[in-house]
Amino acid sequence: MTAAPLPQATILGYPRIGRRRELKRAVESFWAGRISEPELQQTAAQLRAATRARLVELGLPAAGAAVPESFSFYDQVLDATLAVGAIPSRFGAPTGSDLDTYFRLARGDAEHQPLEMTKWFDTNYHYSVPEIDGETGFAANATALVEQFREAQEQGIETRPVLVGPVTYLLLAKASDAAADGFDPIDRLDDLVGVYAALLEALAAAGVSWVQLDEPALVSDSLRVTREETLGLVERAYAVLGGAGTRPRILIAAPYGNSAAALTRLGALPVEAVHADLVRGSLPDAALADGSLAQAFAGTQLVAGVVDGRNIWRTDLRGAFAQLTQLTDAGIATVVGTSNNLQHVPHDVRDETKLEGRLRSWLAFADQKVEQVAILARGLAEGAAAIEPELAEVDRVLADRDAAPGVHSDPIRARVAASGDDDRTRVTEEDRRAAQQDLGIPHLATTTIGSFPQTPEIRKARAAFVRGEIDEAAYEGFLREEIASVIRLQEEIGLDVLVHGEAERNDMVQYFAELLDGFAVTEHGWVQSYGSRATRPSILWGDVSRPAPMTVRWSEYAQSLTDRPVKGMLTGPVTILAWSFVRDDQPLSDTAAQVALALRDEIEDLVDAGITIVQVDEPALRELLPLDRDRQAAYLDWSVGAFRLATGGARAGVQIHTHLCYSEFGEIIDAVDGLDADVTSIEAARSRMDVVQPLGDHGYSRGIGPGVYDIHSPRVPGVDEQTELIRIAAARIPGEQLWVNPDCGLKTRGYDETVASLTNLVLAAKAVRAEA
Ligand SMILES: CN1c2c(nc(N)[nH]c2=O)NC[C@@H]1CNc1ccc(C(=O)N[C@@H](CCC(=O)N[C@@H](CCC(=O)N[C@@H](CCC(=O)O)C(=O)O)C(=O)O)C(=O)O)cc1
Ligand SMILES: N[C@@H](CCS)C(=O)O
Ligand SMILES: [Zn+2]
Repeated sequence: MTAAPLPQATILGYPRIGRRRELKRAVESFWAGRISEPELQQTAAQLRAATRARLVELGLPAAGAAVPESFSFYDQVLDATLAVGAIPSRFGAPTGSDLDTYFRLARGDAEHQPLEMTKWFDTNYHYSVPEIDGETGFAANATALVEQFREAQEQGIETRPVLVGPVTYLLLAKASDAAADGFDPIDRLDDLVGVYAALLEALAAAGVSWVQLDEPALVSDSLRVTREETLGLVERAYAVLGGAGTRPRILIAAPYGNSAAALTRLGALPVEAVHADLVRGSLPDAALADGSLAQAFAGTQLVAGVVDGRNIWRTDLRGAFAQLTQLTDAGIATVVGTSNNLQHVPHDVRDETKLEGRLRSWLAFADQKVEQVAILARGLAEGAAAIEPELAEVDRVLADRDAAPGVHSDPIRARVAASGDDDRTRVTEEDRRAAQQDLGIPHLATTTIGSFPQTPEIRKARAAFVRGEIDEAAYEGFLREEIASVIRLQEEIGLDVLVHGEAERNDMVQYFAELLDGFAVTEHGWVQSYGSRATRPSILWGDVSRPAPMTVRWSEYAQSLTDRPVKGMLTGPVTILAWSFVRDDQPLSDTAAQVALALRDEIEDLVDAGITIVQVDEPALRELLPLDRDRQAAYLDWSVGAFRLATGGARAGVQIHTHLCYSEFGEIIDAVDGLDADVTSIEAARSRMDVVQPLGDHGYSRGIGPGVYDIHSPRVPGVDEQTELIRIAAARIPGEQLWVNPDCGLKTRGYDETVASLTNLVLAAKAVRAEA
């Protein structure tokens, strides 16, 4: 290990989808057979080359491994699965190229269900869950990592390969169906560490000087082991990896949370650098003061994640510089870094030419974050005076933001302040049940979650409207026809409670952000959500209010076409926050209450227009749960409170539904109960109704719709399959409480499979009703 220390500026990773989603287009073309693998590889190589060149242009040194090699065709956990050879045996012997295997795991094929996807820490990014058992045949495959490193070398840039670390990999994995009872993937840590050692050896042989191993498990209380145990596992793994003979220098990264309590022990590991997220996390003050942190970091660099990689605000450079000098003053070798991989922010704010200039001046996307890292590093190298103009410019921008019209609105704040418990409390569940008898909803009522397929025609019509090629009247006419056809279809299929289909929505958050004051939306601000799919998180910059009704005309029109109830359909306050970039100058709870009041007004208008059932989706309620256990109770308190503030004005006869789609439902069941919704639909089909057990144990008394149709795949579940799932639920939940619905909305599905699956769903519900 003769390599030099890391330069003073780095980032943990950079968006890989391309400034105009070039990777999405190439990957989807490859899947559709329109381009070959070499053509896809060529596009990917061009993207990687452009990324490296850009990072150097923005201020990262080309030499010394400051530039991370963080490309992924689909998902970084899946990349690790291929790198360690953990191909589940259920996929059979690999055929075709590594890339064929990779996409088969990600997407499944006619015979194989894909790997499950789940949320990556507290982000809106989904990873492919590894499946591990006692027989998983690990084998190092460094081909992709080495190829990318060499590609960079030819470009004259020395990169740092990035890989999910072994402890996090196994803690994010699940036991495969073939695993023995009681098996936990972490039982295979020693085997996996051997494979990582082989990977490191291969990288060193290829000339790699530094490697980054991401271990965000270190900051989470939500995994299968305690944080203390995770730290112990990390110590065990890196004692081996650090001691390996031939290896690159190792940077262990701990993004997404607070590693302060672990930092001294991490600094003492036999690795050359440790990253800490100093935006979500903090420095261990006592250890800093008494010198023990510096002692632990003697010979180890600390990558200080002071630039926020989860948000799009310009960094308070003066504050960040103060954090950095605390470390350097203590004698710690400090590298300026981002709090996490920049994959969660869009590429470049300079592309947003339609954003209002003043707002734009407050923002920093990935490229601007890199520039901020470079400025701070220059400050460390040359002294504060050298960057004083940049610090002063940010001081000015932050003051401007604070004083700008719309950021603080007295009437909105007064309304939030005046809201009390009464506004968050409906009449009792029993009284509401009685009042809602008039709705005439049958036992085992059938419904869907809201969206119907977003067909290419719908997206094309919207794109044409956005480009000004069709006028508003033509676009609205198109949407009304779409609604009419969705209502007709649901009546033909025989569903009990209908939806209007959400054709008017580009996204379940962005649609509302476009209509609420206090939000801005971007043109090119795409962020990967999973695989080739992305969203454009909206920017919540000011106090939020609703200038006009947002959904009423669609719901009212849909209801006018049928005698069956049509659900009003809103996205809840927590999810709107979770999937937006939210202002960082006030507590989330205050912002959530403002959004809640806007939704409360919308519900009132929906009800006035004759809508009797309103669904308020909160799929991100679990996602925003802090990784830090100490902060969870306060979060659940305000998030549940915001939902109740949104829905608490609905009279007893109005049925409030909510929808949550993730499987760790048992974990927050009390909070879901606390939402006080009359009916909750949840994801359950993929886990074969595992959730009904905790519901039964909990004595859950409200309406509940555990999904019986997994909408994540084009597969059509048969009548028997869905009947069986309903029976499992009906064995534990009384029929009058039980609803029959898919796991989630149908926007990503096609019409043929949707019609077939929903027809089977209705037949299955009828079959179980007949058994009662
Ligand atoms: C439920 N989920 C959501 C999450 N986060 C959200 N903010 N929203 C969600 O719904 N997180 C958890 C899950 C994640 N699930 C998904 C599912 C599907 C997608 C997806 O399909 N994304 C699309 C983009 C969707 C969109 O905004 N479409 C716009 C059109 C934008 C566009 O691509 N326009 C084209 C032109 C179109 C044409 O001519 O055909 C262009 O600009 O070139 C719209 O409908 O108006 C994706 O493509 O990735 C994401 C998350
Ligand atoms: N109502 C939304 C919820 C998605 S989580 C839909 O159906 O797409
Ligand atoms: Zn959902």
